[in-house]
Amino acid sequence: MGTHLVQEFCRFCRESKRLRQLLRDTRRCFREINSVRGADGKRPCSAQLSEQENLDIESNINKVPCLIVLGQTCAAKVHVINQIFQQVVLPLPDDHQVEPRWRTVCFRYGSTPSLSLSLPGSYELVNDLMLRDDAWKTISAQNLELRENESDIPDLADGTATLEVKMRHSLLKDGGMVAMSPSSVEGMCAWEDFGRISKNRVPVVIYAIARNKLSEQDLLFLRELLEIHPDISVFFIKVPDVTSPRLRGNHCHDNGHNHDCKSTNGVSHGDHKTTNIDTSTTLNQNNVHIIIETQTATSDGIDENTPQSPDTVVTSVGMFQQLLHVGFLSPLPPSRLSSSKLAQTFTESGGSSRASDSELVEDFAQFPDAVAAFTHQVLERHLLRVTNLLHLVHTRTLETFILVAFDMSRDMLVTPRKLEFAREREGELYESLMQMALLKQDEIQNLIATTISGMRDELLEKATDYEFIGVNIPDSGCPGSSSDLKVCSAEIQDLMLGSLNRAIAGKLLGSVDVLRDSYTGVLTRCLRSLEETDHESTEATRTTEALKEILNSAYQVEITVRAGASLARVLLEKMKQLMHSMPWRTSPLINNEWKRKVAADMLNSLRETRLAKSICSQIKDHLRRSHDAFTAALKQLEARHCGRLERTEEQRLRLRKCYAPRVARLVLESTSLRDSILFGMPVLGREIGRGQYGVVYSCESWAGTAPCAIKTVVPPDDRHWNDLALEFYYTKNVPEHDRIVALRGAIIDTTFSLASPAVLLVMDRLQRDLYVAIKTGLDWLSRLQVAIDVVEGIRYLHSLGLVHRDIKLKNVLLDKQNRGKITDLGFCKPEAMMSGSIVGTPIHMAPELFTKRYDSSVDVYAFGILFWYVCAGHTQLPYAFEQCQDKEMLWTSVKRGIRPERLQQFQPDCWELMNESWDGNPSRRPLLGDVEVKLRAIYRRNYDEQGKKQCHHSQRLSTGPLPSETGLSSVDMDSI
Ligand SMILES: Nc1ncnc2c1ncn2[C@@H]1O[C@H](COP(=O)(O)OP(=O)(O)OP(=O)(O)O)[C@@H](O)[C@H]1O
Repeated sequence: MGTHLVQEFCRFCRESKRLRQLLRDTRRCFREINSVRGADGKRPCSAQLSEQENLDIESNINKVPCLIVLGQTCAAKVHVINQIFQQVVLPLPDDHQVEPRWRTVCFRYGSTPSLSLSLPGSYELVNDLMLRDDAWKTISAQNLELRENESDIPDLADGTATLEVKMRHSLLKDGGMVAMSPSSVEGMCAWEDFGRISKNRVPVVIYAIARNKLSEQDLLFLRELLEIHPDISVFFIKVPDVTSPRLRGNHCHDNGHNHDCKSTNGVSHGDHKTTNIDTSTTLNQNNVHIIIETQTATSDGIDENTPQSPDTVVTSVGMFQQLLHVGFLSPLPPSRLSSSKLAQTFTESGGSSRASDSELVEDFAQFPDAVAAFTHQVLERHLLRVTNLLHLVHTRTLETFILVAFDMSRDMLVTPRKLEFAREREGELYESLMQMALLKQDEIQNLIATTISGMRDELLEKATDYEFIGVNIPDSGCPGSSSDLKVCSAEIQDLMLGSLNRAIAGKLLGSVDVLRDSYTGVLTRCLRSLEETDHESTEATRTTEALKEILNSAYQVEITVRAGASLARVLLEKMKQLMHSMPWRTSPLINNEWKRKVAADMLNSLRETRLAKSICSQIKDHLRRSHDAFTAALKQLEARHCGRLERTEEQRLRLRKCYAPRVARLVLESTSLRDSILFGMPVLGREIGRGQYGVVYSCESWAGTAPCAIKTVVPPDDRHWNDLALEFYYTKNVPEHDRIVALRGAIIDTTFSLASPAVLLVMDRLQRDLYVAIKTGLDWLSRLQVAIDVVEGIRYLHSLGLVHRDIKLKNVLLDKQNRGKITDLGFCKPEAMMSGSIVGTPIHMAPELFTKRYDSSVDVYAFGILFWYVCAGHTQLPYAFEQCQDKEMLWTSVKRGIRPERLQQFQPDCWELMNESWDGNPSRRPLLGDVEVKLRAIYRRNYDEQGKKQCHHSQRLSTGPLPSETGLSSVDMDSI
């Protein structure tokens, strides 16, 4: 067992080391990304761990494993400790009737064995030097015992002191530790030192059960343990009664330095006899499955064929129930989960620890294997937790980067269009308002005339009833002075103008208000969004302000007030003339008649044409000024956006080509670490294919997938590494789909080649690729079905915003039913992350790929070429392509419009479909949804025709075929 545990501890240390390295790489990468500043002094993107993540990772990444043995009795714990070390390091207590009082014991690594007593906090008690000098193989009981309290005064120092044991054992290397709890004292349940010992360690807790039942004291202890450490898992092991004189002799053979240990029930290592374990599953009252191992030991110590007392079963069930009640065991069978299940649970829980995975093992013979497996599980879960924390940081950062890149792409695409839109709309608005100002003159004139005539009686009435405010007129009606007369006239004027102004303004507004929302709403929103991204624009330079001014020119009350003011001016002049021309100018009586007369004369003398002209020219002046201000503001805004977009493009390139791939590599590394912890290395089988970038091997199974294919890629340098990592990320995140070959995982294999580590991409294994299938004579209908499958697959990728960029025969794999799936999403990228790289396989590459500006329609082009092969039914190059001596010549021809030739067997709609698909103008290529519909129609027609032919053929067969017709069916079936 020692070796098993040592292996687990070593593995843990190895993986922890990788994790620490990954954390260092993460920090370095983030530091470098954060140190970059844009021209504006700002960080283009930031990558960081949150405070909580930092804390979580820091506090977990340096932990070392530690086995902590708790138990009902000293003897049981000693037995477990000796089994763990495979040597008798601790003596069995002398008298099993009286439970000895032993202190905490901690075993650590030391090149020379030594003993010491120390207090919590590492203060060594030096008053008992005997302990250190004592040469020992088995530590004497004297050193373990808590001193009897002679004076009735508790010796606290002695009571809490720990026996520190240093010894040379592989388990204790690299900081590993084994600890044994002190004897439980009546009334004191919790073991305070548990927290101290397990601090900065990953505790693997074993509880040695010596009796058939847990006492109240035991249950209290366990309850408290669970309360303080709710995530804890405990391995409960039933230890045989080692203090029984009958078994005592067999406890452990001390054979010198390396003591061999044999468990008392006969389970052995090396040459020891084995126990036959009869495992039976019993159902208790609660329908809970528990496993009860009944022993029929064949070794010394337990009589052969000892009948199992029914009490044993009852006890097991009782113990199970007790632990179930405390909360350690769950009603489900022990959760030694399969790797894939563990991965699933782990991912679902977001990496947090799961509910208790404690176990109860009744048969001590199972201890070595079971405790090693339990240790594996506890340590693995800890590693996974930390790995997942890091992985989440990596993926979150990468996702943010991709989203930022998307936003940047959209910004660069949309901003110039928005500016153009704003310019055009404002131009239209300005023109139409100017036009309206011209046209409106007559309208306004009419408006004024109708308003005046319509309101005439009302206004005169109002004037008659008017009570002066600024002057006191005696009942006789004689004004005190000429200035009183002026004030009276002015008040009547104001009354008239005020009422007219409001009425005219109201009508003007009403006539043009309809335009406001429908015409200007979109424009205002567009300008506002442009200004939101432009942090330099101030209130004064805002285009929205300028636009508001334009709109005010025509609609706002401000204008009408101003128009009113000018109207007032005009009217004032009018009144002056009026006053001079009045016959009763010298001393009129200011009575109702006078008021009515003044108002009537004023209304009569108002010239609508002049008023209307004045209002319109005001509107036009205002419009012109506002339009100029708008154009200037828009120009400034455009200039600022231009500079900003240049910086954005730089940042986007840096994001796409540098930051995202670097973070993707971290994602790949944490994924690989997680997968290798969970599933181990895949075992490579025979070679099944070779591509430009690596060899593909078969693999029986990995991570619950069987069979798999493993593509090995050895990236030559950092750039390739990072790019591959980014591609892996996209591919891995494509949700499962029937028409896409699933990528199951990626493992970095540092032992693959001497030169550089390899990435092993694990995917589902299929039967063959479409190239081989066509070459070996796949029939026409199956080929058509595969073409439909390919279109479905591409459509799915496009729906996720991904472009495949390498659709070709060899990247379509066929399953047992000859259904197609797209693979090799190596060049697959979201459009926002494409940097215009020229990628793909020469004959399938659309001409616009060379302009470096292309979109998802390159996949439609590639499908067109693939469909040519599907319809041709062979894999020879099209004649036109065959004539090209190299790929440059091929591309020149393709750019000139040269395409594969029409073959005799092509059905007209198939030929039409390929021609549409490989159109040189991407915007004329069909939508894949339409392609699929057409392909399905072609398939249906061919299927029906084939059915008819077969029917006809079988009818002929029944009557005997004509000699000339035999053998034609396969050619016939294959003809297109
Ligand atoms: N999942 C798989 N199942 C079965 N065979 C596969 C699988 N993946 C690849 N192959 C086989 O391995 C061959 C090589 O695949 P690989 O993806 O490395 O290269 P390729 O697609 O042919 O070319 P390139 O390297 O240019 O992409 C394929 O042609 C196919 O026959």
